[in-house]
Amino acid sequence: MLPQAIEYLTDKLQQLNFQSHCDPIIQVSVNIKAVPVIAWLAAQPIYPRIYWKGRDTEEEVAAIGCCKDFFYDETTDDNQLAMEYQAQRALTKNQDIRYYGGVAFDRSTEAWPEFGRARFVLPRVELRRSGTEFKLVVNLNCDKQDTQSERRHAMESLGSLAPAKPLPPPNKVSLLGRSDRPDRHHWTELVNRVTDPKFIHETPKVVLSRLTQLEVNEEINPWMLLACWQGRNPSSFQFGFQFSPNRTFISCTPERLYRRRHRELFTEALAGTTTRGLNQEEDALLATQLQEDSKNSHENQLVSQHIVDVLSPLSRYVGAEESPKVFKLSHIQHLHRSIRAELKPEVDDFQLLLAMHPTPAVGGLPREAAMDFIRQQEGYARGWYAGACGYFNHYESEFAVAIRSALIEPGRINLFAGAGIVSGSEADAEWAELENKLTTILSILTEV
Ligand SMILES: C=C(O[C@@H]1C=C(C(=O)O)C=C[C@H]1O)C(=O)O
Ligand SMILES: [Mg+2]
Repeated sequence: MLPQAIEYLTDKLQQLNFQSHCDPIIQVSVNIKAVPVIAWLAAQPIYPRIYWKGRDTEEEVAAIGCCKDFFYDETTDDNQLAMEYQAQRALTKNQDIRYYGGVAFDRSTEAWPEFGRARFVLPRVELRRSGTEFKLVVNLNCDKQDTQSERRHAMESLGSLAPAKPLPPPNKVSLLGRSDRPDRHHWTELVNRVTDPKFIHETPKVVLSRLTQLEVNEEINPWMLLACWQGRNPSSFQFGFQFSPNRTFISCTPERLYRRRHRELFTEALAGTTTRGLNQEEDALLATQLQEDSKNSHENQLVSQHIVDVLSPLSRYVGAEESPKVFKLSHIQHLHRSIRAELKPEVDDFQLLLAMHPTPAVGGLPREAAMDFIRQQEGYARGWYAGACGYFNHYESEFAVAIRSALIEPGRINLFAGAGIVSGSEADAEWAELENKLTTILSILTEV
């Protein structure tokens, strides 16, 4: 089926009359038979390779190559970002044209190479699944002077597509070493500093995090890892960004930053954590204790209130669930409050990202004071961990918070975990919470 689809698209491109199109971006697509999306992506020879699966949609996308690439390194400021965003947004109202990418946790610190402070891509080719329907999509940029070479590039990309290959089996890796930054001693010091009454009075929440580096001998296929992670937590977002062969960022996160459909916005406060029980009774008991626990309720309440506060000036209506529900994952459970808003007509995704990201679920409160503490004390650069990843287009957009994530490099797996430190937090319990947040990915990598 795929070779015919590629042939069909190639013919279409050949016949394309650029002059007759008024939109500066042309998208051509064809329906195809079912394809295993992650396995197809992992087989493609073109970079970037991007994967996106929403949390409660039946949509899945594998995207490869660039029709347009927007990369922002340390020299870029928010004004430049805003201008480029406005320019791209003005180009097309076509609801099928999507820019996929991410924004780092902190745009003012050292960025990961290739990922930068922010990077968004209009892919060259996309494989999209919506429920049981699959289609292959190709994008062309007709803004360019040289439309013939644009056509040629698109046809070359189609010509190089490879069939899906089964992913390698999930072998357990043998660890050569593990290091934590901050280490346990330093973590205790940091938690104690944040929970100091004078500090916490001014800064009621700081989400501290840890980078855990695993040294490994064998090659790890990041897409196989993501596929396994997806199997363990199917009700999370799953995504991956691989801009070059040697560095892949993957995430299986439960947390939505926001989903916008026209003027309607869905967001949430996800904060407050406990483990899963060994049986139903214990699990239900842990959930009830989580809902009744004052420290965890406070963690969630601060996030919820802050989101409502920042959305209020941008919205005609904002409402948050009064009390949190419990959101269950394979190894942990969280407190979760849904928040819905109706945006004012002029509000766009760029304003939303600036206003909302990072929320006190991953940064803290007040935002700048917490960010300063993290910048100065955490001891490593978060990069895209706890950043905002997703896609936008004119009509709708969706961003997830890039926690429960890993950066896979040759010989090394970088894992990230954070915990909200509030009044009542204890260093040992918060350290255990970090460990619990890594259980799922560690069980895929190392447990028999
Ligand atoms: C920062 C992370 O998770 C955040 C912290 C939580 C907590 O402290 O209870 C829960 C969910 C997220 O808001 C992470 O997983 O890295
Ligand atoms: Mg917590």
